[in-house]
Amino acid sequence: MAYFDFSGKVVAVTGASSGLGKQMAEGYAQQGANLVLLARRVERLEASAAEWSEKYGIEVLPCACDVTDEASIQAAIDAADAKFGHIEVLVNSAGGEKGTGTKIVDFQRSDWDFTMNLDLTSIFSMCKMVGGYMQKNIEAGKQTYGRIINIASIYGLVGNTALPTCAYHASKGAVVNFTRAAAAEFAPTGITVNAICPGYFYTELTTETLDTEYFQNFAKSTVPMQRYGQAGELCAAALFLGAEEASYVTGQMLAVDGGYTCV
Ligand SMILES: NC(=O)C1=CN([C@@H]2O[C@H](COP(=O)(O)OP(=O)(O)OC[C@H]3O[C@@H](n4cnc5c(N)ncnc54)[C@H](O)[C@@H]3O)[C@@H](O)[C@H]2O)C=CC1
Ligand SMILES: C[C@H](CCC(=O)O)[C@H]1CC[C@H]2[C@@H]3[C@H](O)C[C@@H]4CC(=O)CC[C@]4(C)[C@H]3C[C@H](O)[C@]12C
Repeated sequence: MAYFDFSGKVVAVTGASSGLGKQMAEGYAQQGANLVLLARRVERLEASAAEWSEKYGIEVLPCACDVTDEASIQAAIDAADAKFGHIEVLVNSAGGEKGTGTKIVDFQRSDWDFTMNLDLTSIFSMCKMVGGYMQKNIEAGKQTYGRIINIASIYGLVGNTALPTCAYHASKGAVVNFTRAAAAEFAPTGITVNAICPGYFYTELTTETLDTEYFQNFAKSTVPMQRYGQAGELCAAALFLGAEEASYVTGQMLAVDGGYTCV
């Protein structure tokens, strides 16, 4: 049996225009998966689609999608259905926040609502709509299994002493337990639901902060491996949880954090 062969399978990734979503999407492409790339900045997706389809010999559908808008999600599912007719793996990586650095007593309700809507409610909508699509396809014999991977955070498992960011912690903590609830519900259908909790990773948005002396010292004393995650280091976790062979793993949180949450 050849493990982790994604050829002929379809992997949909939200937030695929940058950062961790883009890295994980390329990881699946390297294993032969066809891709549905979802994000608002479609021109970035089109560039990746052109590059990866040539480089890896796969089919890629770049698709504009706002994960906070259910009509936009439905349009993306319809486009994926028209092109491929099935989606085996969904990676919910789109995310962001407002209000970081503000203490609870001064935290704006609008920043709270923005963060919960983008980081939590969007994951509910994606799981409901793409999970529902997977389920119907399995019942109709159009695909044999489904994998949903929610990108939470170490900040969904523990607090932090680096800065106040209550809405982000609350949303990611809720993603963690939503993942368990969804896993239990989908368990009889052949669809697994798991979460990855990344630690401190270099992306285009974090590089400037992570490279400051202050944060490097903070990471040295809080991350047992004494370094940040590098591009590609999430891919092994995403490939494992997305694989057909990971069929008995559901409702789990996989921290990829250099040991941050083990101490
Ligand atoms: N970079 C890190 O070290 C860590 C990141 N995370 C999580 O990983 C995920 C990806 O983050 P990064 O790659 O670092 O940041 P990023 O900003 O590069 O990626 C987030 C992506 O989500 C997209 N996005 C934002 N709002 C959207 C919307 N309404 N609809 C569709 N797409 C939308 C952005 O355009 C972007 O492509 C997020 O959920 C983040 O919370 C978790 C732990 C650590
Ligand atoms: C501690 C930094 C702020 C320092 C300051 O200005 O006082 C944070 C600024 C950006 C944060 C990172 C970013 O939000 C992306 C990841 C989100 C996570 O889920 C946790 C790890 C991050 C790398 C996060 C880490 C810190 O909170 C910041 C570098």
